[in-house]
Amino acid sequence: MAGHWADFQYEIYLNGMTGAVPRLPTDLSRLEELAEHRLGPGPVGYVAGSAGTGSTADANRAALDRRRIVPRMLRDVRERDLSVEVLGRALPAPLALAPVGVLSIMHPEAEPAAARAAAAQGVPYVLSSASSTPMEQVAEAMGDGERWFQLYWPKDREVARSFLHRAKAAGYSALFVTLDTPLLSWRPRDLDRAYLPFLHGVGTANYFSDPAFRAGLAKPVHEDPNAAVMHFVGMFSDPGKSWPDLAFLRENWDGPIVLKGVLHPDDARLAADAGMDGVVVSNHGGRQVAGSVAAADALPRVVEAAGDRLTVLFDSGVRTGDDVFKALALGARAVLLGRPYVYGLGLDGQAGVEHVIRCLLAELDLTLALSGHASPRSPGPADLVEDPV
Ligand SMILES: Cc1cc2nc3c(=O)[nH]c(=O)nc-3n(C[C@H](O)[C@H](O)[C@H](O)COP(=O)(O)O)c2cc1C
Ligand SMILES: O=C(O)C(=O)c1ccccc1
Repeated sequence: MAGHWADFQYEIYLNGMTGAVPRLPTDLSRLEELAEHRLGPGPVGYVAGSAGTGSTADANRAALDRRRIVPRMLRDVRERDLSVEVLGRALPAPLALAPVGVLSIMHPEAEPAAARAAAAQGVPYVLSSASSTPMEQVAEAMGDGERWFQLYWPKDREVARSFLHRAKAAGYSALFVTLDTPLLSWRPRDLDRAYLPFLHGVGTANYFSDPAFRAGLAKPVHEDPNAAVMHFVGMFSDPGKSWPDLAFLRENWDGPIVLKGVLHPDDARLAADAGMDGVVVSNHGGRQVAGSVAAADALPRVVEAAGDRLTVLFDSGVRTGDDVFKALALGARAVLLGRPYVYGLGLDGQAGVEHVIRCLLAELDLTLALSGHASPRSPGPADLVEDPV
């Protein structure tokens, strides 16, 4: 291997010899406050917010913080390799960018800038259905970067089929089907400000550019944008779906399918029985079920239920390299990163997202090395202890 992700550490110090310091903090947990300061409370409030009182988002952090790494010594960690195989692809590190919709509220370059950053660092980008830019344009921005498509399963079959067809044609190799958002949750922070970006048309680009979606409109989008938005609201999700419906996706998508938002081990078993390839153990960053189990606490039981039938990925609450280490030790193959890269985007566009990826992976590389591990597949449950509660 040419170098280590940890080399970013000395790159920063060496740049410092000319007086330069990083444009953004290297402690990624500080980005939210900085973003709020620089971008204002509106958009950042939407991103930072979660369901109910925010207790699930807090629990996500607590469940990671409560677990502590027990480092091992003298294990020759000179030659480290952070690459892992995920869904049949060799990734340079156990990381992908999570699907986050409506990114134009954070930065005018929105999803294409985040996607370019991911591609530049070799990290997969999961594009949201609720993107502010059509999926074809994001694909073009990424060149040969690895791209995965997140599906909010549209109520109309023809729109669903059209999305799958377009995603395949644009080179998205895996499908992430988000199950935890058949309805938007009760989000007091947004309710109190009566702020929902997609009612202003933000995050509708994939829909408004879709021939099957447009076929359901009485007038073209530009002639009656409000009607188009209301059509989107009715189309965007479908609380009527159940497990047998997955057969439709299996028939219409010939690549890997990952179910995002699985927390119960029985749901992992159902996913495997339905011929799915993986699950993301996630509570949507605490944005959906207030009071739900913390994602890290749900992970071990899902890993056990999945056995070798499913690839298990993880998100919700990851802020640092040691968080990634802990998720790997609990059995995740790789993690998705949410809010931190969104703040990086808001603060410094593509460069901000690259900064976030490089900081996180440098810290992960160092955490692995300093704990006696040369590979992300090496840590296991025995490398963690839990703080007494
Ligand atoms: C502003 C925002 C928008 C999101 N939009 C989507 C989305 O369109 N599709 C989806 O599957 N998940 C969406 N998520 C959830 C993320 O994919 C991910 O599960 C979550 O952010 C992980 O938690 P973290 O932010 O604590 O890392 C969104 C999250 C945020 C913060
Ligand atoms: O806000 C979210 O968590 C989310 O998933 C979403 C849903 C619809 C449009 C944009 C984002």
